[in-house]
Amino acid sequence: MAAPPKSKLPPIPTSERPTFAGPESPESPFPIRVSGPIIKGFGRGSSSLGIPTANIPIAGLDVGGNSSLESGVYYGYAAVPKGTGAGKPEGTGEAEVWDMCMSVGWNPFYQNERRSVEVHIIHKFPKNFYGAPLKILVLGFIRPEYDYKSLEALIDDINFDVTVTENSLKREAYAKLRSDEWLRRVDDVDMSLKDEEPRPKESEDEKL
Ligand SMILES: Cc1cc2nc3c(=O)[nH]c(=O)nc-3n(C[C@H](O)[C@H](O)[C@H](O)COP(=O)(O)O)c2cc1C
Ligand SMILES: Nc1ncnc2c1ncn2[C@@H]1O[C@H](COP(=O)(O)OP(=O)(O)O)[C@@H](O)[C@H]1O
Repeated sequence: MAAPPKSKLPPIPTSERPTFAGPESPESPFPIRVSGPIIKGFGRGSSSLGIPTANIPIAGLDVGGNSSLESGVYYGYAAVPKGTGAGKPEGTGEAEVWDMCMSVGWNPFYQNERRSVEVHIIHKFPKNFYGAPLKILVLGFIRPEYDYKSLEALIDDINFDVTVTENSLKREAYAKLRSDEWLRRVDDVDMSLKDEEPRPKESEDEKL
């Protein structure tokens, strides 16, 4: 699959966005369940944006039959191994759950040549956790992906997505889903999933 031409992307709205997204409770097709092992991205999330994003293979969308999920930004919950928040994953299979916002798409700002799933977990972790299992309960759509004019504009909008996510998940019907049964364990994640192609060599170099 190739990236859509930039001319097909929606224009960046000029008016202010609402501070929350979606209806009062999740509506079809949500909730959507997505999972996979955390793999390396292009190493730009932390270094260039100051916003780390945990990537899972694009095949992770297919776990719940969602490979055709529309590109864009979504909100919901992320489950990682218990103890990750303290930098010491326990390996018991039990999970800890955090708010998250997720970008699915081509990252037009960076002109990526393949689709990716990138999850910003709204928590400050003391260490990276590449290779850990990740489950995502997607509860609503925030916005399409845009081709920003500057890095600052991309960063500002992602930070606004964080606020939108936090506000949206505070609503009763969403807050209840934090204790969703599926999110309680991460030892059933298919860890054999691989990305379509290995990451380009340069991205490894950038990371070092
Ligand atoms: C909530 C959120 C929203 C994002 N929105 C966009 C977007 O509209 N356009 C875009 O080009 N990239 C967007 N990104 C993706 C960033 O460009 C991406 O996370 C960055 O390229 C880091 O990629 P890496 O982890 O592969 O290094 C978004 C990321 C997140 C977490
Ligand atoms: N709050 C967070 N959300 C997502 N990932 C995080 C977070 N804090 C630390 N990480 C770690 O940072 C990695 C992402 O860093 P990033 O700079 O975006 O690199 P990459 O391009 O390899 O994904 C994740 O894979 C995860 O191990």
